[in-house]
Amino acid sequence: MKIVVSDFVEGAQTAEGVVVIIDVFRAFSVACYCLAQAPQQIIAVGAIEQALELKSARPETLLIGEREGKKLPGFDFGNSPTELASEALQGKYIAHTTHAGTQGLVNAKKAKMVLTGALVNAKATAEYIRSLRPEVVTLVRMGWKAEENTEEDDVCAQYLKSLLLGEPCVPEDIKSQLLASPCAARFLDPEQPWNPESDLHLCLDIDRFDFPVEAITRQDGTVELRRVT
Ligand SMILES: O=C(O)[C@H](CS(=O)(=O)O)OP(=O)(O)O
Repeated sequence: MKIVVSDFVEGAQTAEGVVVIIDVFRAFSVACYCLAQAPQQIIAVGAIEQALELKSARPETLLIGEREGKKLPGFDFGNSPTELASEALQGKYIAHTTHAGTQGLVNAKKAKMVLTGALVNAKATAEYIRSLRPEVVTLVRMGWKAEENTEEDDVCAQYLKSLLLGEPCVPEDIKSQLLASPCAARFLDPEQPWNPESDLHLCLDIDRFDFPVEAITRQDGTVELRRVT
């Protein structure tokens, strides 16, 4: 198995084979917390307007999204697992747009298969990929605003790589490293209430979920997120 690591939207655009679009803080942690509650449908989109169009077409659609980390005007929720983990989402329709994570999903057009990447379901994702025996796996780190590498996405890529290669790795060490890292600072800053500390802990609950998440491109270019069973 050849494992390639790349970055940002450009990395997603050229990514081949089984592609994992990684966004630990917070898009694909949020996606897992939502999917754990069995919503009817989650659609990931790049543009804010597309999310609003989905709501116009189906007014009961819940809108989740951020730019610069902050909840968007007119949206129901920010990109915050804290907000979503306590919501009753069973049977709901959801549209999700974020600054980095969902931009990667909608641009992974060369991929044979696209999966989301987060620490909360990394082991399940790696086990699933191993079962597929792919020739090429591309790990795309979306980072901060899809333009700057971040430690949490780098560490997640490394963790996935170790799991794929069957190398030893200790989730507790990853968690301690990230809790002490500058990447945790925005969740500990009282002047950034849109980044609550509880999000940090929910995103670092490593391997909490036992399902991978597949991103399936629809005809209109939006992407449906589904639990792989
Ligand atoms: O909501 C977040 O924490 C981030 C902010 S940014 O894109 O890195 O500016 O969004 P995400 O797309 O989940 O990385």
